[in-house]
Amino acid sequence: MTNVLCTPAPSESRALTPPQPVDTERVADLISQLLTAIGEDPTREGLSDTPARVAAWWRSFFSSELSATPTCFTEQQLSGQLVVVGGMSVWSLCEHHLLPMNLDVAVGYLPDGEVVGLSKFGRIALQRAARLQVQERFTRQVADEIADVIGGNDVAVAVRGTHLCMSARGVRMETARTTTVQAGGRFECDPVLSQQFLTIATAGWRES
Ligand SMILES: Nc1nc2c(ncn2[C@@H]2O[C@H](COP(=O)(O)OP(=O)(O)OP(=O)(O)O)[C@@H](O)[C@H]2O)c(=O)[nH]1
Ligand SMILES: [Zn+2]
Repeated sequence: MTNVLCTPAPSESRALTPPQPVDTERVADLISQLLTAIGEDPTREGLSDTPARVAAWWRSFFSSELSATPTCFTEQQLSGQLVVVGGMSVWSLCEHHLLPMNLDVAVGYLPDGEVVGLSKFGRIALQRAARLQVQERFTRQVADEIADVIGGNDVAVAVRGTHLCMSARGVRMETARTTTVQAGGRFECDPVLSQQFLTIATAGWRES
């Protein structure tokens, strides 16, 4: 598989292991300490429920898990058709700043005797987004997971990311968007197929 951005190889076992369940009591306590550290009074009326709310959000953020086996349907006559599922928007958290990144995900694959339930691509994206991430690793993990599901490498994934750490802070470039493309199998070797995928996957990206 090829990635258009250079990705530091993460520890695979670490990257693929879902995070441990969130200790909400401890998180709430730490948020209360954080509020104090930034000069706030965590007991004042507007903030008294904030630590519990934030802790509940951290728990829900990590809770998106994939059901055991994605549903596939036999379609024996089908081979060589390009299937692209796009417009899947998921939220993840940048692991450098703990700020949200919005990831607009499109996946393409070539069914061979079987089709994958369409919603399962969204579930895979949601699951991989539900952790501290970098966009490049997210892109590769989604592609790897789909390759496992279809039992082959003919998979392409394109992701357009909007990183709040680049727009709401730091360089403050609100319109900056990051595109990552992971292409395997025939998507890597066949420039026509690759171009078809990118044209469909990125249609509409320029306006938003
Ligand atoms: N490659 C990659 N970089 C990311 C991603 N999300 C955030 N970053 C970058 O992570 C880098 C962290 O850089 P540092 O210099 O350690 O942190 P910083 O001083 O806060 O950097 P600035 O954002 O430039 O203010 C920044 O360049 C971010 O833009 C991502 O998904 N992929
Ligand atoms: Zn960041």
